[in-house]
Amino acid sequence: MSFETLELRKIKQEHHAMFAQRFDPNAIVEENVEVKVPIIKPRPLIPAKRSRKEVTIEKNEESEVESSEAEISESEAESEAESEAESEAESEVEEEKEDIEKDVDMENPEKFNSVLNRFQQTISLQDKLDVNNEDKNDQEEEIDIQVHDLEQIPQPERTPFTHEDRESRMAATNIAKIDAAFMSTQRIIYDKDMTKPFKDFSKDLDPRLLNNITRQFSTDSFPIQTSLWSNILPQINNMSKISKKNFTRRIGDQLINASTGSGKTLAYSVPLVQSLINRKCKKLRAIVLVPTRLLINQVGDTLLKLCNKSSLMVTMANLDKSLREEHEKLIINEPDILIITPGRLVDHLNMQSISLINLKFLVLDEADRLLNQSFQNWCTELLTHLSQDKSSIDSLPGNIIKMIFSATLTTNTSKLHDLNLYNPKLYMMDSIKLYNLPNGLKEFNLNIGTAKSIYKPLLLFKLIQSFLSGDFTARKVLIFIKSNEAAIRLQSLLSIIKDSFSSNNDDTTNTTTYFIDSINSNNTKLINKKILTNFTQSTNDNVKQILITTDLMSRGIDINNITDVVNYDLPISSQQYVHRVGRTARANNSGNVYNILIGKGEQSFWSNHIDIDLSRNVDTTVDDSISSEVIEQLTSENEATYMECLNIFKQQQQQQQTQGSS
Ligand SMILES: Nc1ncnc2c1ncn2[C@@H]1O[C@H](COP(=O)(O)OP(=O)(O)OP(=O)(O)O)[C@@H](O)[C@H]1O
Repeated sequence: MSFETLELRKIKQEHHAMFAQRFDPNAIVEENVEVKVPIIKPRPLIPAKRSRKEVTIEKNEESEVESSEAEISESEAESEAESEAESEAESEVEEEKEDIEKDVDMENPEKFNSVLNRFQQTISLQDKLDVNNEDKNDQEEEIDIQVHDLEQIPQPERTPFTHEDRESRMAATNIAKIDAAFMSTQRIIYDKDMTKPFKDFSKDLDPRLLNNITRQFSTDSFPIQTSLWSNILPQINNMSKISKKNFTRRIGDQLINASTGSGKTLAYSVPLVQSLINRKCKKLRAIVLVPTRLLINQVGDTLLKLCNKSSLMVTMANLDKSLREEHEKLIINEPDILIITPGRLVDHLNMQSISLINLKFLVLDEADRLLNQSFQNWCTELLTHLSQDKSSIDSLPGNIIKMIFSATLTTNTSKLHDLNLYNPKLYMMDSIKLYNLPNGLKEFNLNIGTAKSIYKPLLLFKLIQSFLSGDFTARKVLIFIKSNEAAIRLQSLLSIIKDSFSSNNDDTTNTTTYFIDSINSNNTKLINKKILTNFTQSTNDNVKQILITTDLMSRGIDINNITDVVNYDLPISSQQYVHRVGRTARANNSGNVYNILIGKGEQSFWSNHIDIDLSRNVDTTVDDSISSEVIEQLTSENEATYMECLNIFKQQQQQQQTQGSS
């Protein structure tokens, strides 16, 4: 072998030796290695060169240090024989001393006195430190130091935070909220069994009114109606005879927290009509405030039914006339009862279309929603006009009866304070939770993994197609979604899916017809009204009516026989949830709600921000067993068909955009 080759091999070997073989993690062998960590003595510190001033100070200190050194050396002498390590340390220090002394120029040693003194001082301080360290080191040497990998330091036992703990904590919070908001309010607790035949109120109700109730509604009163009427009808009948001026104060303000569909509209309408049905002259004595124009017509219908065969006049300011036209109508024909939205009321007060001098009742329906709306600062405006108009006859507090109604009555004390409540009474169910759900409501949660979220529209259709059948033949399904645009898109996509899957469906016996509509702001008011009428009135068997909408429809809308509500997008609060699901299971009927929860985020939001505020019947729970059954519908064949539907949808959207832009 030539010399070069040998030389080359040597270089390679050196190179290999220099760069260790590639690190192989599998080669790691787990072991607890007891490693003696060598105790490295800190080398004596020689102070850096210092200014003359420092040196003079130093001199004084040195004398002190020397005296203290003397004390230290005595104690050292008394101490046990120094350990081996100590003598080694001393010898090292001695050697260091000798080294340093050698470096010093011995011809004129005095000029180095300051350096030597500083050195002496440092050495003595160092010795003191060493003595202390050695004591510690001795202790350390007795401890076997074990080297561990990075691992979790054992944590103290955590008391498990159970669901019951959370429930009781939230219950305490809820009770605290209610107590804070209604501290000086008399509580009137009612329960779900408090129903009684309307005819039992015959001594409290005008015969015409009683007849209208039994003809139009039913034979028995609902719990909140029983409780409220039993308390105020006798007072209304007696006070209006004895003392017209003070009858409002004797009754006081009424706050009602009652679940959705529990008959709140009838609950406040009957006392209004009963107190006015025998009035002598027509004056504006009752105002009913509602948050949306949809509700104006609904409340108006109830009041018109109750005023049948009486001379009472009910006016609905339902915004289908201009402000000017409405103004003239009110001036010419002052109503007994006015149903209006807050913003429009402020307009008419400012235009002096109406006067509040004769007002006896102010009803706030969906009060929490109204108090959250600040339309032209309506609350302050209204109360200011009230005190101005009443100043000539009765400007004292309690000069009207305020009736505050909601399924999610606010506990916001400042908003309640704005109402200037007088001698208030609070009607509430005997519950520690803020909101009560209707008795006949069944809740289902569909827990869907994030990975399947793309198939949400398909899952919705499969839910409607396969699971919304059962005991109802004609189904009305109200689907809540987060925005108008999303409602329009979902309606288009769901129609494509319906056409595709119905045609694919070889079950010829399945003659179900689907109507899929959406109420949204892109439609004209007339179209929305027509869609709502169709949805409300049709009851054909084997028809599934799907209405997609936003939270515009979540409040108060009373559509009978809605069989199912679907929260396609989760509501943003427990209040919104209560009002959405309250569109079904109304007036003691049964109904279902399906919550589509995508991923852990939505599931924990549901638990911690919605479910926690809700009070249900003791035997009612949320059923999430159908999640897996619905997901089983996601066969590869269905997924493929769905992807085709998505493509058709995208093509339609592009065509609409090109048509829109051309
Ligand atoms: N005593 C009764 N017997 C039978 N039906 C009733 C009775 N009282 C009210 N209803 C009906 O129950 C339905 C719900 O009533 P209402 O709209 O007043 O409920 P609500 O409590 O105002 O609901 P929400 O909180 O959603 O506004 C209505 O269709 C109404 O006609």
